[in-house]
This record gives sequence, structure tokens and C-alpha cells, in this order.
Amino acid sequence: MCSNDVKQVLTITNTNHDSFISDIYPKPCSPVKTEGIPLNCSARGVLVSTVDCEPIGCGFEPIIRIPTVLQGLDIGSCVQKWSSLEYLMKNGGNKQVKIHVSESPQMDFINKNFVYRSLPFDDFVRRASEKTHSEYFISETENYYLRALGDDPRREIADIHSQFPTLAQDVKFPYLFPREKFFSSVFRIASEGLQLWTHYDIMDNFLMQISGRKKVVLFSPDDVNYLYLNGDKSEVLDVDNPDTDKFPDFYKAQKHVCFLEPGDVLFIPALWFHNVISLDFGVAVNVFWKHLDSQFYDSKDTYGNKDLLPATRATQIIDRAVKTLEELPEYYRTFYARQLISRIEKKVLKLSDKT
Ligand SMILES: O=C(O)CCC(=O)C(=O)O
Ligand SMILES: [Fe+2]
Repeated sequence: MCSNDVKQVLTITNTNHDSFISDIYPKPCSPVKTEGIPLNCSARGVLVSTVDCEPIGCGFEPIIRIPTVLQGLDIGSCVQKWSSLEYLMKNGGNKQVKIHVSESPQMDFINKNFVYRSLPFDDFVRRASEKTHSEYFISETENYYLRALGDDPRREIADIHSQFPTLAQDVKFPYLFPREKFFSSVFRIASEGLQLWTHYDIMDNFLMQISGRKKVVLFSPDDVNYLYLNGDKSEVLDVDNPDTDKFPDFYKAQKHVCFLEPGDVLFIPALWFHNVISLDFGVAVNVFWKHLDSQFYDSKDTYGNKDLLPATRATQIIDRAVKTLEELPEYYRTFYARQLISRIEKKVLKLSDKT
């Protein structure tokens, strides 16, 4: 049987930002003015604030835009303090949080094998940290996952400074991107063994692992056709043991794997798929930022998971085209459908006639 090619994610272990930056950006280039990004931003702002490796005006030429584990960054005292459950519970308080609860440790968004419930934050932390529960919703071995939201999720963007101000004092965000591009900071707390569905996000992201270890499997956006997408999620949840009858092309997708320890920061570029397994009970905070000009993003999207506006518009146009093709008899429909597909391949993907 064919299996996926596996690559280790690049890890950068320097503890010093500047030398870390110069490892990645060895080639200074002349500043170029780019809208939205101040010319005088520090070298730290360079790493991930651009797309397609274009020079962005900070005197460095970005050479990578791939997932990277950054070790040795100073992300604050949370790494020491939050290893104590008592500390986390006391300083997180008892505000209600909405959580995912499932019997299976493999949480599946597409088949919805979980329920949403609410608990006070401190009770949730205690339950998520234990393997069997005396109080439970479904069963005494149920699994928990928190993806924190704003207090009024339809209006408010998740930010630990607003929703968990006391705990937020312990966290230093890795501002390797311009501060004004910041979008949200999200608490992620999971039971041991929990596997989170394979999905992509539309913004660049630093996933800060604060306590517990995690295995992350990533896939390049170039492999989208092998990932059996349903919205922004892949139908392939069990990436290490996929159903090959259902997902025969999945083995063609290259896996990029890394293991995160407390204190590690994983850069997940926008559109890179990720599947996350918590090897221990663990706490993470991730920071999303708008690396593109703000006009690309839906301003009403408080979750930060809506596709970019032109992508949404293009999808709607294609849906209309499909509906219009349905007016034709099948013989004609397939003929024109093939032509439309090859038009997109030629004009957008720049594939030649032969490919
Ligand atoms: O670590 C997790 O729980 C999920 C992380 C994630 O999906 C993200 O940072 O975008
Ligand atoms: Fe994500």
C-alpha cells in the first residue's frame, strides 16, 4: 500500500530573535515601500508578514513561507506558571466557556461526533486535566476541547487580554509581525489524547504551546486536491490511519510533522492544513494576524475563518456557472464544463495544454 511521504517541520532553535531572523533572512535587499507595512518596522516584522516571498521593505528578503517551529522565544511566564492547574484555575476564574465534549478522542467536525456544553472555566480546566470524571455530560471518560471565543462571539473577537485579563499578563505574544496586523488570540485547551479535525485557517498564525506536548501534522495548500475538503475542513481526520477506500488519493499528500513542547511556537502559514493531537492535557494560545491588506478580509468575520472576500465571490460565480450549465443537455454540459475547467487551469494555475 502506498503511504504518505513524511517531512519534519523546520525547527529554529535560536534563543535570540535577531540571529534567528538573520538565519532566515540572510540576504538584505533594498527597501521597497509596501502599503500597510511601515518602512521602519524592525527585522522582527519581516518573517511572516508577506506572501510569496516578495520583499516587503524591511531590508530583508524573506526566503521561507513554510511551517516553522520556533524554539527559545520568550513567550512569558505562562510556560512556568500555567503548568500548575491550581494557578490556571484561580487566575482564569469561573467565567462560562463554551466547550466541545465528545466520547471519542478524535473530534470530527464534519460528522459532528461532539456536543457543545458550557462550564465555568476553572471547572472545565479541572475536568479536561483528568482522565475519568465524577461529573460528566456524556460519559466518565469524555474528552474536552476549548477554542475560546469573544464574550459575545458574533460581535467580539477572541482576545485573551479581554476575556482572561489576569492570565493574559503571563503571556508575551511573539510580535514577529507588525502589531497593527494582529487579529485575535485564542485559548486552546484539550484533554490528553484529543485529536482536532484537519482544517486550514485563512490567516497567518503563531500557535504557542504553553503546557503539554502536541503532535501536529500539516499539509501544504498545494495538496488540497488530495485532502477531500468539506468547507475549510478535510474529511480525513485519522491522518495516520486513513480509510484508503474512501480517500484513495490521500497518500499523495505530503505530511509535514512536528512535536511541540511547552514554550515552542509553531508558525502555521495561512491555508496550510493542520491536524493536532494533544499528547498530554495541554494549554495553548494562538495568535492570528491579517498578513494581507485588510480589504481582503470580511470585516464581519469575528471568528476569522471566512474565506477571503474575492475567493468567496469567485466560488459564488462558479456555483452560478454550474447551475447555468445544468440548463444544457448532458452531452453539451460536459463539453463546456471541460472547457471551463481548462480555462481556469490555463489562466489561473498557468498549466500548459499538455498538463
Ligand atoms: O492546538 C490546537 O488545539 C489547534 C490549533 C489550531 O488549529 C490553530 O492554531 O489554528
Ligand atoms: Fe487552526
